Amino acid sequence: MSLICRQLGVSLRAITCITHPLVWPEKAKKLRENKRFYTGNKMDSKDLKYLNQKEAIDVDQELFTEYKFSVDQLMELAGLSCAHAVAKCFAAVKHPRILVCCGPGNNGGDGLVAARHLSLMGYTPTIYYPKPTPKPLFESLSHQCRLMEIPSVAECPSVASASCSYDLILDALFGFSFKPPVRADFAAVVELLQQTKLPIASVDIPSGWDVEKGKVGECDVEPSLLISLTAPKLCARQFRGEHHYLGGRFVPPALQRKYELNLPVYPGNELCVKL
Ligand SMILES: NC(=O)C1=CN([C@@H]2O[C@H](COP(=O)(O)OP(=O)(O)OC[C@H]3O[C@@H](n4cnc5c(N)ncnc54)[C@H](O)[C@@H]3O)[C@@H](O)[C@H]2O)[C@H](O)CC1
Ligand SMILES: [K+]
Repeated sequence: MSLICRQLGVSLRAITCITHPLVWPEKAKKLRENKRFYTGNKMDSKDLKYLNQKEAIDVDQELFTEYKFSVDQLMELAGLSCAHAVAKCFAAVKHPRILVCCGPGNNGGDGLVAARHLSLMGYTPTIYYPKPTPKPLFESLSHQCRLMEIPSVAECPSVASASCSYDLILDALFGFSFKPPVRADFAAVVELLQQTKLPIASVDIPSGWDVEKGKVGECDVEPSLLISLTAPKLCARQFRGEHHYLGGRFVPPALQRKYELNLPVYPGNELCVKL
C-alpha cells in the first residue's frame, strides 16, 4: 500500500484520513477544507460567491472580451450542463415530457440547447418560445430543434392542459439580465410557472425573481431544481427547492480568482455539481 502511495505521490496518512475520517477526524476535516475535497455528497460551499447582477454581467462580458469565448460555445456548455442536471434529478422514465419555456435572451438560448440534448437523452421536450430572437445564433438553435423533430407550441398552455401534457417544465425564460416586473408579453407563461403543480427546473434564475432580491412583488415561482450557471447569483440564497446544481464548467482559473468565485470542485468529468 505504501509503495502504491509513494508512486501516486500521496501519503498513506492522507488517504487514511480521507477514507477513514473517524480515525483522525480533525486532520480529515482540514484536508477536506484545504483541498475542497469532493465527498460524493454535498460540497462545502461556505466560501462560494453569490454574484450581484453587475458581477454576473461583468464575468459574462470578460469571458467574451478577455477570454475570446463565443456566445455559441458557452451557450452550448451551459445548456448541456442544464440537461445533465435535469437528468440527475428527474429520470426520463418518470418525467419524459418536458415543456421548455424559452425567453428572448441568452437564457432562452440555453433552453433551446438543453431541449436538443434532452431529446438525445431520451426525453420528449416541447418548446414554447413566444418571442423568438431574430439573430442567426437563435435561428440556428431553433432550426436544429426542428430538425431534431422537437415539437413546439405557439400558445402558452393553460395550467390544466400543461398538467395533462407534461411531467416537468424547464424554465429558460429570464436569466441574470431580467429586471422586474414581468412585461405583458410574458405574463401568461410566468403565471403558468406560478400556478402549476408540475415540478419546475429553472435555468440560472427562477424566472420572475429579482436577480439580487429573489422573490419580489407577486412573483412566487418555486422551482424544484435551480441550475446556477458559472456561479450562483444572490437570489439563489432564497432558493428552497430540493436540488441546487452549478453548471457552466468553463470558467478559467484566473477569472475564478479575480472574482473570488471559490467554485466547488466538479466531480470527475461531470458537467454539473450539486451545491
Ligand atoms: N456567463 C454565463 O454564465 C453565461 C450564461 N448564459 C445565459 O445567459 C443568461 C443571460 O442572458 P442575457 O441575454 O443577458 O439576459 P436574459 O436571458 O436574462 O434576458 C434578457 C432578455 O429579457 C428581456 N427582459 C428583461 N426584463 C424583462 C421583463 N421584466 N419582462 C420581459 N422581458 C424582460 C430583455 O429585454 C432581453 O430581451 C444567463 O442567465 C445564462 O442563462 C449564456 O448562455 C452563456 C454564458
Ligand atoms: K430562468
